[in-house]
Amino acid sequence: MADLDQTLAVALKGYAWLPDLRRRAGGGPVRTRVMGQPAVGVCGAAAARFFYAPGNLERHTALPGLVVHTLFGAGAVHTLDGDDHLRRKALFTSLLSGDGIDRLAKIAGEEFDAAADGWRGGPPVRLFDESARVIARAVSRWVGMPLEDREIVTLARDCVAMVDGFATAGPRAARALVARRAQEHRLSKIISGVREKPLTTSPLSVIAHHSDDGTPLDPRVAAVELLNVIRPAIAVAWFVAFAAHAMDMWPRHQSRLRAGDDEYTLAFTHEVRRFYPFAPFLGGRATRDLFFHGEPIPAGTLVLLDVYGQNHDPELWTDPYRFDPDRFLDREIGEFDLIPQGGGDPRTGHRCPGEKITIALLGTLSRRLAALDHYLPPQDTGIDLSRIPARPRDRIRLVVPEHRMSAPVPAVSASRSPVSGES
Ligand code: HEM
Repeated sequence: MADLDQTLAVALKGYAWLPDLRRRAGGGPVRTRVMGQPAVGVCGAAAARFFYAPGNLERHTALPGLVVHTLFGAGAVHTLDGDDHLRRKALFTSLLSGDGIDRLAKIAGEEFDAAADGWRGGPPVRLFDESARVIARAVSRWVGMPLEDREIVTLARDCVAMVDGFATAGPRAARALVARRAQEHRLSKIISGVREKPLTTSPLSVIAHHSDDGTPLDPRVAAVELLNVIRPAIAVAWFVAFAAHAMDMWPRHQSRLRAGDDEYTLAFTHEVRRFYPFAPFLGGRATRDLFFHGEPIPAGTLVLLDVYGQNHDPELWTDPYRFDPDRFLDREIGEFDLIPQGGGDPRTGHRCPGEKITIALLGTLSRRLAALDHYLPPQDTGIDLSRIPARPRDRIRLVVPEHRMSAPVPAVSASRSPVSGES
């Protein structure tokens, strides 16, 4: 079966496809074919180490066109290899570290409070959509590009569309392509304008003035990279909806978040990112003949790292299908263990440079939500694992009654959330 092309099976089975294939093959590396090409699926900390070892795999020939043209954008850092990648990556690692993270989390907390005031005493709102707008407001203020309300609504809608449409051809992909074209066009004009002015410390100005090799980036590529900060920040709305799902399923987590314990909040964010589905697997192409666990991997083979499978691997996580933030209290997280946002060192490899921002935003908004008096009216909170990216079916409808929140809730500090691989 695994020798037949599996592209349709991926579309039908979603997150379960690669874990099922590996299970049927006995658990080790599994040979398969996707998009008409030979591929090997791997999983586990050793596999992640192999996947991220310098020189083993390249990305620019491995990424499907649909993913590039919906999710990342042409010329994005995700599509670069070697020195080109290192030079571009330095832009992200410097922008997405330090005090800026706490500032963004604080702004997001303020925007959540302002939005929640408007929900009080009103009809049900959809938390997923509202969180996307809250983060869109926060991140556009943070990058130095404050927008009017209707522009925020469009930015949030377009960024959600780009993420929602990356994995399946059809209407969702079409919406993603249209959204990307519109935002790249709009942002490249803003970039050209900002270039006329002197460099400042705002992320918008730093990206507009960035050059890999002495020449500024093409304004369209600079717009792509600006979107590579704004869009994934807005995508944290997926995790906020999952956090609400967890609090609804197991209300004791809501009380523990309300108590405001930083260690517990951090553990909760790790568990949301581990437990719930987002990136199904990652792909790279072997640059030379390789071996993994005795399995020959000829040059040119696609190597698929099973992200969802690894985040539920019983060898790494006791009782992996139990939502249990306590597993992260007092646990050292290895560089290649918890990989919802990739593994290894984000400065040198392709690991997500936005992990600390994700943790800070998710922690801040989860605590705000836990402290907000609200309830979920009857709805379908089911999560369909054949849909990539998955989300609760009704996008978490919630009602906020008339009375006010008891006390202001602090933002979650990034300095309390070290990510493995960064010093
Ligand atoms: C919803 C939360 C997020 C998830 C699930 C996520 C997931 C990922 C994954 C799986 C990768 C690819 C790793 C690889 O190819 O090896 C990645 C890369 C990347 N992420 Fe994130 N991410 C998130 C949030 C963020 C945030 C908040 C930012 C920035 C503000 C960000 C910026 C990036 C960039 C620029 C890359 C490309 C890195 C490279 O190719 O070197 N991400 N992310």
